[in-house]
Amino acid sequence: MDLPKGFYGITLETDSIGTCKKLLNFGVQMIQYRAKNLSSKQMLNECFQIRSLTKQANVLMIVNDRVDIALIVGADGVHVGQDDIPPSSLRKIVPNNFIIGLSTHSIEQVLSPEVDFVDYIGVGAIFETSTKDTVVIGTELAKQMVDLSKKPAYLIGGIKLSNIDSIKGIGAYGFTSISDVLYNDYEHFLEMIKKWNS
Ligand SMILES: Cc1ncc(COP(=O)(O)OP(=O)(O)O)c(N)n1
Ligand SMILES: Cc1ncsc1CCOP(=O)(O)O
Ligand SMILES: [Mg+2]
Repeated sequence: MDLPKGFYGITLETDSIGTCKKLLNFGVQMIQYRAKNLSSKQMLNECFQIRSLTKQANVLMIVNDRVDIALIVGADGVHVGQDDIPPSSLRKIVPNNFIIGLSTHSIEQVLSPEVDFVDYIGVGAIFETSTKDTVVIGTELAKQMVDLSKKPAYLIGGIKLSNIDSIKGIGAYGFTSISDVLYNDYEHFLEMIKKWNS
C-alpha cells in the first residue's frame, strides 16, 4: 500500500485503543502507535489489539521507536528518532517492504545518508507543543527541509486547525496532529483536511 498523502494519525498514550478507534472512524489510512511510558508488556498487548483493528480496516500500522514490537505484532512499519537504531541497521532485520520513518529536525539530518534507507521523514516540531518536549524549527526551516528531501515528508508538532493554513505553503506530502485531532470531534478534523486540501 502506498503511503497516504495528507493526514497521518498518531495515538494518544493515555488511551491508545480508544484513540486508534477514533482515528479509524475518521477514515485515517495510516496510524502510528506511540507510547513513551508503558512497560514493554503493556505496549505489546496494546499493539496486538491495534494490529487487529487496523488490519480489519486495511489501514497501515506503524510502531513508534520499537522495531521489536512492530515485528512481533506484524505491523507495517516503525518510526524512529535520531537517537534510535539507525534506519541502515534496521533494514538488516526487517522484511522487504517494511516501512521505516525517521524524524528530522535540521537540513543536515535531511541530507544524511540514513535517509536513503527510509520511506518517509517526519519534519518538526513545526510549532510549540505540549505533547512533547522538543526543538521547534518553524515554517521556514521546515520548507527548506521539505524542498531538499528525497523522501515524502510529514510535518509534525503543534499543528492545529487554527494554523494549518500557514503550513500548506511548505509543500509537504502530509502532516500529523495529535492533540488537536484527538481532543476534538469529526467536524473539526474534516475542517482541517478541507483546509489542507484547499
Ligand atoms: C511522523 C512522525 N514524525 C516525528 C515523530 C517524532 O519521533 P521522535 O523524534 O522519535 O519522538 P517520539 O515520538 O519518539 O517522542 C513521530 N513520532 N512521528
Ligand atoms: C511526537 C512529536 N514529535 C515532534 S512534535 C511531537 C508531538 C506532536 O503532537 P501535537 O500534534 O499534539 O503537537
Ligand atoms: Mg521516537
